[in-house]
Amino acid sequence: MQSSKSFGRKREEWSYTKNLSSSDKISSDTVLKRRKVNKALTIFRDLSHKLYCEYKSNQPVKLKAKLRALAEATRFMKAKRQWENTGKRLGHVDGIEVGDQFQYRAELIVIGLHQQHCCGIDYLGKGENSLATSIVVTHRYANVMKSSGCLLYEGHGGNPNIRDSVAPHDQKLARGNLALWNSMNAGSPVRVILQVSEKCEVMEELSNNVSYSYIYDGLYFVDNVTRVRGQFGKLVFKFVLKKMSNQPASVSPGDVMESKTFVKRQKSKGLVLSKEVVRINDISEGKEKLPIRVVTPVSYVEIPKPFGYLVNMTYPKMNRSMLGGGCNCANACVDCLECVCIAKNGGTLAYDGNRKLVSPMKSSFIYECGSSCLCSSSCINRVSQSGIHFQLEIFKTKSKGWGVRTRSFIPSGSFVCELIGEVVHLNNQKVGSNLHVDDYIINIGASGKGCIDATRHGNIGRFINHSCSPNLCVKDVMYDHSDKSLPHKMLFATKDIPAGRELSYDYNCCKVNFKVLSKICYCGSLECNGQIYIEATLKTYCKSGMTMGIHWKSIIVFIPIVA
Ligand SMILES: C[S@@+](CC[C@H](N)C(=O)[O-])C[C@H]1O[C@@H](n2cnc3c(N)ncnc32)[C@H](O)[C@@H]1O
Repeated sequence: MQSSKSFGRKREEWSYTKNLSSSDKISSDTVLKRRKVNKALTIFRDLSHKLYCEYKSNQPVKLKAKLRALAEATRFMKAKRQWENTGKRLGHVDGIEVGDQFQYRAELIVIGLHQQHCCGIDYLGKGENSLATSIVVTHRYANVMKSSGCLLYEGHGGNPNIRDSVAPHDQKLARGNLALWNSMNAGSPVRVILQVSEKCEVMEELSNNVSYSYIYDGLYFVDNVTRVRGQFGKLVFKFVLKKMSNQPASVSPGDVMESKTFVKRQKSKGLVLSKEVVRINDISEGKEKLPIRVVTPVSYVEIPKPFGYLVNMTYPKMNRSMLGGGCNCANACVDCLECVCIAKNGGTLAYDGNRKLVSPMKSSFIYECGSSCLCSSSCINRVSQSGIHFQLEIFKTKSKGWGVRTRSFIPSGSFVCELIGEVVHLNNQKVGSNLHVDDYIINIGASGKGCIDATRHGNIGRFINHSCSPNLCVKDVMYDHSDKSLPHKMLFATKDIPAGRELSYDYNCCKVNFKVLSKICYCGSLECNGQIYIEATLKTYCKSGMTMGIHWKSIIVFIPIVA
């Protein structure tokens, strides 16, 4: 089974433009088309986010502001001719692959995957000559995935769950239903898009605390249809769609585990969903506020190597100067002139009223209020120190070992987690001591004074992979001591992150004064540099100016060390 992926290029599609063979040419066209689709999505997401920020200040119902922003962004891009794949088509849509996941239904329109705002069935042509192009499988109808690649899809209409519907009535063989019927007779392919729902704790703007995303599941054909009494006692069409044999495997059930369509109905039918299974219920063993589970495909029985779970950094014995001179604010730190902590942030709060990072910030460090402050623990300037608030899970990636993904939507600017481990001073170790390749060490600051070693003890941050097009950034935060060479490394979302998406940051963002090892990067993004540098991975310290050769899994890397 193929797991759903964030929208980005697959590694295999990488193609250099020099000396292109015909297969290389196809590959480079694919990359170009994918890039165009990606660009349209980026424009759409940026624009709708900006509009939403504008609208929500005047609109008390945040969901309405969101829907208006999405509709406006769609319209604006159409007027500017920024949609991709305009015009209805049957079959494959350029630049989109099975498993691609989208955050909003409007995105499907902007990239030409499904061009109906509300209707589940999209089609081209009219009446007897119409053919279905795509369907969106939502929870509002009694749709059931009978088994992998076999879908029971209820036709369109007569359903009081749909907003504008007055009363239940028999479905008619017209419009979308007729088009699906015609597709069955013609053997014509239909694109299937699955709606995935996720309980969402922080997404205040969505009704019922549920957010949805959409996963493209490939081309199906309509195998047969029956007309039966539906859940409201009226006649409905039941189309059986089967995945075409040349299509990639369906999305991982791990990604649709929370979907009402997939869970409730499958459970009631006693069908097993467990292509992915939960191996550990809470790797933090109760230390985090929310359990962090470990999920693997059924065929993969290993779990991460044991390590001690930490929720706070551990420091070597040394005199860490404690943060003195905290603020005297009575309750919350809102007065930028009075609060000394805000003054350290350049006179403005680092976070907005929704506890999201304000960017750009005036100061390179974020000074949060701490133990020496008089303000309350709910102060707006104590965001990242309060721990993980999103449901995260560790899963097995295809080519990067373990990775971390979110189980709920994470709005841009939100704090996600800290990179926690043991602070070590590599320069205290003898030159020439054990040459040790270590995946779990990151450099803390430009001084090279300390590193966070999460090999033996750490938190979920140790499983977050690198991406050249990441969705998290690392910020240096101070709140419990004043040693600027050892700031806390806090990860914040740089974009809206839909449920099910892998989390990543740029490993090169932590300023380093030596880079010792490179590995092939499998991040799969369009901007991929092809390599990642694993910093300070040696439990050996090198004097500045030295050049070091490391033999590692038959790769010899010589990288000059910059003082
Ligand atoms: C901090 S660990 C991340 C968790 C790790 N994947 C695991 O299985 O525990 C860093 C290591 O993950 C792998 N890794 C992270 N990002 C990668 C990427 N984009 N491409 C290839 N390997 C990656 C590399 O082996 C790297 O040394």
